[in-house]
Amino acid sequence: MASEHKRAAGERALDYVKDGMVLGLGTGSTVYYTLQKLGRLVQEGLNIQGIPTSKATEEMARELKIPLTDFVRHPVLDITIDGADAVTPKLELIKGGGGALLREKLVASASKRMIVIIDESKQVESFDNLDIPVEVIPFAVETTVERIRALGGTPVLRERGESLFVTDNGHYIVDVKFPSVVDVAGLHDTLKRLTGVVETGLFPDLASHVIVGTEHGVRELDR
Ligand SMILES: O=C(CO)[C@H](O)[C@H](O)COP(=O)(O)O
Repeated sequence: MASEHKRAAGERALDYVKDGMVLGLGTGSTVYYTLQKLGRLVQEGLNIQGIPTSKATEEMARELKIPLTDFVRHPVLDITIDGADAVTPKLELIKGGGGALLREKLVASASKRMIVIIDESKQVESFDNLDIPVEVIPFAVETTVERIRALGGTPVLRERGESLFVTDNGHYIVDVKFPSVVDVAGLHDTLKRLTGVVETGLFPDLASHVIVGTEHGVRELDR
């Protein structure tokens, strides 16, 4: 069952956490299990501080009494633990299924290590025809969407109910599929250069370790 695999991966990541660390706290249903266990470990005396990657994670961390800090006090984090929507054998990631990609990238890129937790449905050979979330400025969004289309992608503005999805940063998300993604870093750079694009959900080189929950237990992959 996928949720048990997510739990196994989410909890295993805490084996890498040591007293005194500053942790990036990712977002999503796999990180949920990390946070639940982290909350218990903190109650038992583990001394860590976290920087959340979304308002949802911040709220959950506060409920679980996980101590929080910020970039002013801790500009460099020890480990970020976060989920992903797709992971290639080279440990390239797509993130942003939950819309938190900008803060997730800010936190992961300020961390010495990024540990990614997934179930095996997230392992892919390539990003061909997969949704790649791109965070965009709402102003002139139609123009930005057309710029993305002109690159050969099929962009769709993400909706939530009757409205457009709005990120924690007040931006929109465009989910874009490309028929063939050969150069992940190159595609990220090309998208990022478009006026109106804030950040992409492509993480070509940030993951250092991936923990995969499977029906046969947990598998760990290193860059
Ligand atoms: O990038 C993310 C949120 O922006 C999540 O990490 C990603 O969508 C995976 O989520 P889940 O663990 O629920 O499958």
